[in-house]
Amino acid sequence: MLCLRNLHKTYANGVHATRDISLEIPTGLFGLLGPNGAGKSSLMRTIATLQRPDSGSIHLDGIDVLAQPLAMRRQLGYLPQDFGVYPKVSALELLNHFAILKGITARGERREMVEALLQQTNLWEVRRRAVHSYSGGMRQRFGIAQALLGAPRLVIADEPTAGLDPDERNRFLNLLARIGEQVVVILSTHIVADVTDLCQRMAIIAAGRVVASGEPQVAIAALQASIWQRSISESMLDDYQQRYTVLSSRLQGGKPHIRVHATEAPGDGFVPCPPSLEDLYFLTLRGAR
Ligand SMILES: Nc1ncnc2c1ncn2[C@@H]1O[C@H](COP(=O)(O)OP(=O)(O)OP(=O)(O)O)[C@@H](O)[C@H]1O
Repeated sequence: MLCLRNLHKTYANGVHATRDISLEIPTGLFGLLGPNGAGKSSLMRTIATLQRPDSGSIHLDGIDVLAQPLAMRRQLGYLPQDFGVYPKVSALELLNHFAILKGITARGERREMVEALLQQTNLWEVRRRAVHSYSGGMRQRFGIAQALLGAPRLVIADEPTAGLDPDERNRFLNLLARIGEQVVVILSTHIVADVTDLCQRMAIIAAGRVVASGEPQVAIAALQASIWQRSISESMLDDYQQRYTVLSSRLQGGKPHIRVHATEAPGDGFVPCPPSLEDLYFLTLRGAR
């Protein structure tokens, strides 16, 4: 269990990146949702001991993370948003190198671990290819392989599916789901569907604050019978936005469809529709403005 209590972080330029964030994150996949600039990466970096909060506490099981950052780093696998430049060496060599950096010095143990991770991330067949020649999806899977070195108890993945094609995205998410059976995995993302499909728990953050948290399916069920949709003409959008709580507007077959939140049937051509986590996301962000 990862426990965050009252985390505050203000950068030197005065930006309040996290404001009083408290969360309890058990084993399993935890989705962290929020718009650009909400503070997701700041929170991840703080948990990963790459920066200190101004106040608050972080505990991973028995570890007081702020007091014992090295103990935390031994338990942590981190896949940052931008993994950086890949040298022209093979995945096998690079992973072996990372394993040495992680302190896995016993040769036999290291070889076993590196080979098992290349198998687990489906990179075994291409292990001798240079990582810089990998596709985006393969690189992300390599990123997870390096994050899993040393059998961490906490894995942090910062927007890992950005830019992946649907096939690679599925493959990557299935891999994360399998990892989440054993350890705490925090998945930061803009992609709401990733959280709906995969995460047992989630939090939405906006302007540095937690504005919603809990189990996605419970949160979605709470919106039952309050989401309505209809098609409109483009020119009517402003008018509908004045009159209704419009959550989203999207083209379907070239025609704008809007989804609104209303606890009573709005009439006016609206039909009821099943709620989604995206509805909750937009509703929560409206409330947080
Ligand atoms: N090192 C820094 N110094 C100053 N301000 C920063 C720094 N890092 C982030 N910020 C600011 O803090 C706020 C939160 O940024 P952060 O990157 O944590 O958000 P995010 O939710 O991860 O966004 P994105 O989804 O775009 O990556 C933003 O206003 C950002 O400009």
